[in-house]
Amino acid sequence: MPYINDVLADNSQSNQLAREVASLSGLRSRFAFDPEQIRIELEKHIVGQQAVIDALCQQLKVIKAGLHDSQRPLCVLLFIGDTGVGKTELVRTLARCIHGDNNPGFCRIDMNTLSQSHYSAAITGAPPGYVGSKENLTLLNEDAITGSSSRPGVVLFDEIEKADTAVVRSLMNVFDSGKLRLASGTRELSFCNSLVFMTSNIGSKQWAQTARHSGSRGIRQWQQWLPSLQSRLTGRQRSRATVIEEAMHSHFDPEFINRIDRIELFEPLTSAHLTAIVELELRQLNQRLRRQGVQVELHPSALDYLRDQGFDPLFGARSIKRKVRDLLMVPLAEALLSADRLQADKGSEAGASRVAGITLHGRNVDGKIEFDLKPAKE
Ligand SMILES: Nc1ncnc2c1ncn2[C@@H]1O[C@H](COP(=O)(O)OP(=O)(O)OP(=O)(O)O)[C@@H](O)[C@H]1O
Repeated sequence: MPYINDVLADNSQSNQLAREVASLSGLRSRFAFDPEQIRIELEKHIVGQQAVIDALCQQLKVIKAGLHDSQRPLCVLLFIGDTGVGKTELVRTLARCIHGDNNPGFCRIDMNTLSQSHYSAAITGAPPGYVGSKENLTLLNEDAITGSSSRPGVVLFDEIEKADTAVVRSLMNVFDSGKLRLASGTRELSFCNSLVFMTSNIGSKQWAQTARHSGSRGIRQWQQWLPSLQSRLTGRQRSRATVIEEAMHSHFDPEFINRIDRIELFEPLTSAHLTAIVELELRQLNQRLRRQGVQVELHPSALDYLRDQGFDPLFGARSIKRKVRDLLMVPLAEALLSADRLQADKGSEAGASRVAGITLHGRNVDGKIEFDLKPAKE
């Protein structure tokens, strides 16, 4: 049993938090973020998921205008889609837009680690009498969840379908009341200032099978979360949404689904999207290189090579970053070091800074990216 002083200290802490949130909820536009600015940033960083970005920005406007319910999370969104299509990246980018590159960033819980009921204590902390109960230890990062008066917290429950039912039940309570009572019984975590996201791959396997077998599935009756999507979906997208919906209903209780504000489907990435993601990586690399006065340009043959090497049907675009590091950065590093040597041979002192204003042109030569060393500006 916790000591009475611990209980009092914890209670006064959670009362303080409750008071802060209550006092904030009466104010409008207390948030510093600008939904339109966030849209611009998301569109810069996330490829091929325009409909999801639009839906998210609409939610942000409602929150910014102070129209949300102050007794629950600011919003609860479920992102569904294949692996490696940008679900987590979208939340990461949003958290960066809201909090900058600094902490607290966002609180990400991998539900795979909470797939068995005896691990459910990890989310609510240990019950009284168990190790850790007095410390109120949980997987949740309180600062990232509560955010601050002008910035909402951002929480991501990744792969929600993997969570044990005890964990899902705790979450339902959070979505209802905005509160998570820690198992020690001494305090609560408030999610009333949090943007809550969940991700899931549910239905992906079933859709892959359906699409393989026919692709001409009948469209079933739409459930309540689908009509808003219906108008903007093509026939094929509607069939996919139906398969995903069926998978959701057979996995989750309706009580859980009903507590979600919006369910958004991420599109599978096309070849053009993958090329755009390679270009995105290249832009980020060029930003880092700008300080050194170096830029990289890639011939379409090199872009196609990186795209083909980086895409894995099982993992989506996940390995593009790794392939860029292995297949682009390694030869680029070699080319830059050669450029340094060339400069040194021309008589510059060892360790002198690199030639400013060079552009390196990369192309695919027999399955290897090679760089043209000639400086563009001499
Ligand atoms: N639409 C996209 N736009 C930009 N980058 C993307 C996109 N999709 C994937 N990526 C790249 O792939 C990596 C993995 O994507 P992400 O973590 O968002 O996958 P996910 O959809 O959350 O998959 P999972 O369901 O397996 O968690 C990202 O870090 C990013 O580099």
